[in-house]
Amino acid sequence: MNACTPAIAIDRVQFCYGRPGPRRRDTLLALKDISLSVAAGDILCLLGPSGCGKTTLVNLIMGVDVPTSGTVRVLGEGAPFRTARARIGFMPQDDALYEDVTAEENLRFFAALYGVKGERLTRRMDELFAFVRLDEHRKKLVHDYSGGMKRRLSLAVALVHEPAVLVLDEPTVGLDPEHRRYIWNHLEALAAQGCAIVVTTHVMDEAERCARIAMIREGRLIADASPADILARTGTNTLEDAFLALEESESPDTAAEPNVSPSLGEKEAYHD
Ligand SMILES: Nc1ncnc2c1ncn2[C@@H]1O[C@H](COP(=O)(O)OP(=O)(O)OP(=O)(O)O)[C@@H](O)[C@H]1O
Repeated sequence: MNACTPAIAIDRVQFCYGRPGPRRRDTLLALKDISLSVAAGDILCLLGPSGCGKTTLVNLIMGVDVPTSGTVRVLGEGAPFRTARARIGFMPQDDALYEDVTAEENLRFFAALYGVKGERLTRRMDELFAFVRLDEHRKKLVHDYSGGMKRRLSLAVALVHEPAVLVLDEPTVGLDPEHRRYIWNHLEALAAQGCAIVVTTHVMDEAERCARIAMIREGRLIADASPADILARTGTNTLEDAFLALEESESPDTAAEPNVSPSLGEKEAYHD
């Protein structure tokens, strides 16, 4: 991967659940002609209502699924990202933790999967438990953790191997406002160090913190720009209103070409 290659490059991706066949109702085109790129140091927020396709896109970035058409490349590599996978940190929507062991044992287990050991492991454990503010709860069973504590431990797991790409699916669900703010601040610091970050959310307020938002509606990209640009271009004051305005302009009744999506690297790709 050379310096100009984006950390994540998604080009004209479609994804269909189910097998295409005569019974069209057995299939669902969940992603429609999506093109996006994320450079090292970028934080991209995938924003859209429940069911719009955010997790489906995350699954493609993680190599869990492969696109029906189009390409996804991570750190210069095509799916299934055999080499790049070790440099991606992932926080799934549902915490994937072992409940019947301690937080420390969880972190140690996931660290081992990435070959983090010895002094580096001790350092990472200390850093991460301090960062997610669980230091005094390291020896507790995860079973006895609250939902917010599990979210924070999941974030520590995603970061244990100091990934170059971080993919976070609804990372702040269940967190109180103070922890939410604290974690966002840390994500910004990680990006400043060169990490490429993708975060999904359906909370419009949170998306405002991102330098760049990809708004998705029914599997289609309807905007890929900064919050300020999106507000300016739609003449609205809130992202929620902007989303509604873009949704309106994209609806089949009003949009001339509803299927057109931004091409790779295009910054202001939504329709006027
Ligand atoms: N395994 C699956 N099989 C068939 N359809 C699926 C599957 N997973 C998701 N879908 C459908 O694909 C569409 C996109 O779902 P997806 O989970 O990507 O949305 P989302 O934006 O992540 O939603 P949420 O914010 O609720 O997590 C939805 O219509 C959903 O019902």
